[in-house]
Amino acid sequence: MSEQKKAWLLLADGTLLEGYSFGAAGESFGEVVFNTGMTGYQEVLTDPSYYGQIVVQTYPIIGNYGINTDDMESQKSWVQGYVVSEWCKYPSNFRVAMTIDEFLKKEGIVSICGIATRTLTKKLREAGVMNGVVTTEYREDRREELLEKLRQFSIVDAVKAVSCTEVQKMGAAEEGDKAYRVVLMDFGYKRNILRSLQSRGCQVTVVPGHTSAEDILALSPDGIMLSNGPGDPAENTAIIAEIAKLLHSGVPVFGICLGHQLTALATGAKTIKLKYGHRGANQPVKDLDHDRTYITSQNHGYAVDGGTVDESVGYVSHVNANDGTVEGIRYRKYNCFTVQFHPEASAGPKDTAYLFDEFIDLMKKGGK
Ligand SMILES: NC(=O)CC[C@H](N)C(=O)O
Repeated sequence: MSEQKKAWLLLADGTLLEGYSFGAAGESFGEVVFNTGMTGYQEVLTDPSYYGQIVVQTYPIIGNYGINTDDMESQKSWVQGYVVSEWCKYPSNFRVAMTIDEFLKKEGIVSICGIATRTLTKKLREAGVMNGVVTTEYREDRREELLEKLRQFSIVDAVKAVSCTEVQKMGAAEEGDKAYRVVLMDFGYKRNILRSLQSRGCQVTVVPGHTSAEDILALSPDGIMLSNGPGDPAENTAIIAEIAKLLHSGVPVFGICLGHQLTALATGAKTIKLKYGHRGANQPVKDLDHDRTYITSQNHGYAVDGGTVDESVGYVSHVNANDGTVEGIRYRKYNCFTVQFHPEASAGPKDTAYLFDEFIDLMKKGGK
């Protein structure tokens, strides 16, 4: 076997794990989080919500079906680092454009393999997510310097880092006079949110996350879609203030993940950081209105604190069946509903895609 270059993962609690380098060589700091999906690594790598994070995959072999051009959820990878047990050198898929190693090299993602990712995940579940560094340049005499940098690291201005800067008119899959005009606020949107709207005949205009309510309403939208996105929701004070104005306008609003959290903050509720979050493709969510449970795709580290939702404003409509945390809110006072999970799937089950149809119904009722 040819000599493989070594790499290390050092955690903020001092744990040092040794493995082998793949993807890019170098050094990268981030918040270490784990994803439990058995498939969908390309969607994970290209989901902007992972900005600032080093992703650990619990599934033991990653890259079996390679990387293709169709499954990109954005134009590039946003992860700070990537940790796997084993990666697959000989992918099998008729769509393969490159191996995962080639992709990670091209994207400059410092990655490590040969790690006991399930043991690492148990540690993160017990201690909570923490900062870490993936490096091909570890030496014992650098340990203190690296630990100091890990104490300093935090994810800030995350939405600004991933959002587009120009308004983009995307049109609909099929243009017709019934097409609803939707403004998609880009906090780091996944492409399947856009596709899910376009395939239902919506004409979508994507606007930067920091666009004012006034500019959005000037586009006379039938509905406003608030996207997913990275970072601590509470840091987005300016965006939260604009969302409050949008809610008061009466235009139907549908929020996903960060969009859900920002809406809750705009209506006076609070968000909390979860110990280790929900990232994967099999999170059970109970729809309390219909007494039904769905298996959902998720990627979040924060959640709305259910106790802070004002009952006169809205109510918790969905909860996570594993830990009881808030997964959805229906607003009484506004033309709005939001979910913490991902109805657009990509990766994961499409069972909750019907929520996009509910958004269309809301726009229908909205007067068009
Ligand atoms: N996917 C998302 O929108 C994530 C929202 C937020 N950044 C969180 O981690 O909770």
